[in-house]
Amino acid sequence: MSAVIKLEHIDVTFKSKTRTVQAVHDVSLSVEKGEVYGIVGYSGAGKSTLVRVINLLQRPTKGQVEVNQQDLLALKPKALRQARKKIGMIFQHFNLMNARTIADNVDYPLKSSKLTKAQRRAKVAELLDLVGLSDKKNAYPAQLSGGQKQRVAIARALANDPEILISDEATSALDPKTTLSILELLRSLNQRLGLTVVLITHEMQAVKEICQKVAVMENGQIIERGDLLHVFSQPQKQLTKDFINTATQIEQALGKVLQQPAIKHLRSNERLVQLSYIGDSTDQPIITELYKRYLVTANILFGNVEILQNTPVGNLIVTLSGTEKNLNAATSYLRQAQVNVREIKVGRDVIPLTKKEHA
Ligand SMILES: Nc1ncnc2c1ncn2[C@@H]1O[C@H](COP(=O)(O)OP(=O)(O)OP(=O)(O)O)[C@@H](O)[C@H]1O
Repeated sequence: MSAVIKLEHIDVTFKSKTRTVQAVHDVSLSVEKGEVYGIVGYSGAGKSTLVRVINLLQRPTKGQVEVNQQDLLALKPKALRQARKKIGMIFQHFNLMNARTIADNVDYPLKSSKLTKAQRRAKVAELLDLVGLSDKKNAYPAQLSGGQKQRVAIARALANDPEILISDEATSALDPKTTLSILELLRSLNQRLGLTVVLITHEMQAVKEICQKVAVMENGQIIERGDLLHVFSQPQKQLTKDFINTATQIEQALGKVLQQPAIKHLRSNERLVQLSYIGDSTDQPIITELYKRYLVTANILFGNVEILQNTPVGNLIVTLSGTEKNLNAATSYLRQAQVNVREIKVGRDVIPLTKKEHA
């Protein structure tokens, strides 16, 4: 594999009379050909500014920009225009021309190509077919749903056969079901055309659906990055954890669990823990082993297994009961078995064991 996008030590500083904003600070990013790479972060983190550097819609204040092994900053305007054609872009608000038909919108970027009118017509038909909108070619944008408009925008972005597609919050204005269908479309374009996709979003859910790699941005910097599975199973930074929790809904489940009276009054021989694991270990063998080896019983309060990149990722909230020594041994065993154990402190309401229970 080779890097199709290589950004090195990128700084973008916006200066006005009254203030200076460092939107991107010392960011290096490498995206391999054929990857779907997610960049996640809250509003203002610098995501849009960073991806606009990829096609030099935004010139960096500092740093190197290499796309398809070409140093974009060294290109003359004409060569840069050519290079930009290989980088398609879609946006949250579609940016369609309302006075033109769907076919004309998709045809627009082909106007400067060498294709004949007939070839262009065929190309537009092919693109609309690719995004499942052949029957809408004579409609106007106002007659389409949000999801359909985004499909038109995708067809238009693909008109010049780009190798890279940048998606800047392209699903943010769509409902969850339509979001999924657009993400599915991006995934299939990635697989069918070998298109490299850079997806920026504030929704980890979207990243989880289709990305192989993810970078988390905060204050103009990438604070964590890696393979999706790795970042999901071992997030290091609190912000990454927060994003993941919104996508797995584990915190929501935990909130409900903590409301249960039995949990509010946890006994001193009980621990409330979150167990997370990736791969084939299912909850049952883990739980059976805990009892067989350490006489530790586990009561599952919440369980969720998701498939990320064809790999199961499990999250359980359980109470473990046993003696202090055995609970410690069981926890070590779990960690050795590559299960991430997070103990959840329940508060002050721990009921001490009676003498009899100790015995
Ligand atoms: N042209 C500009 N002039 C001045 N400041 C800018 C400009 N563009 C962006 N900024 C500032 O740079 C910072 C990063 O903005 P950017 O749009 O890249 O963030 P983002 O993560 O994409 O957020 P959003 O999703 O809200 O666009 C913000 O503080 C923003 O106000």
